[in-house]
Amino acid sequence: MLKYKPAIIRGNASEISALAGGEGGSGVDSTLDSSEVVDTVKQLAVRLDAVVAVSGQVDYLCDPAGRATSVEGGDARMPQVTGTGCSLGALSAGFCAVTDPFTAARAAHAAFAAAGQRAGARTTGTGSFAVAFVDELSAL
Ligand SMILES: Nc1ncnc2c1ncn2[C@@H]1O[C@H](COP(=O)(O)OP(=O)(O)OP(=O)(O)O)[C@@H](O)[C@H]1O
Ligand SMILES: Cc1ncsc1CCO
Repeated sequence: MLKYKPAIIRGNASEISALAGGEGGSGVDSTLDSSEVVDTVKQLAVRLDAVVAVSGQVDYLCDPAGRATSVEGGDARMPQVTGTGCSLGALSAGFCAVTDPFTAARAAHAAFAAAGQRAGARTTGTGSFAVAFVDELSAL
């Protein structure tokens, strides 16, 4: 996939670690915390000449020029909802159509953090959270 020079590469901590040659996770789930791969995110952004973003309780994003930011928010149930990470990638790609990759990735992560936080504040279970999250995302 790298030969197509992706503008943004995103993953959970284990996926980012595996991309850099380190340990992977358990299926699509991460066994690492995003804070453990911050240096890896920075190094990959330079090596792959792409924006690299890792998701977790705190998201960390870097671009090849050394710009870096973190995004907090969301809800602890987000990693329990299958497809959250994939849809975060889709939103990042969509935003790339209208702005630069770093701004696009940051905006997508911020939107997920806000929608997750709002959905989390008004639901108790995982199923109702998943539905509320999509509702909040579409209402932003
Ligand atoms: N503990 C958490 N607290 C708050 N938000 C979280 C937490 N874990 C993940 N998120 C958020 O969930 C979204 C998806 O990140 P996650 O790391 O779960 O992706 P993923 O593991 O690739 O997902 P997928 O289930 O699609 O494979 C991001 O917006 C991230 O900020
Ligand atoms: C592609 C895919 N298949 C099962 S989980 C998963 C990741 C969704 O983000």
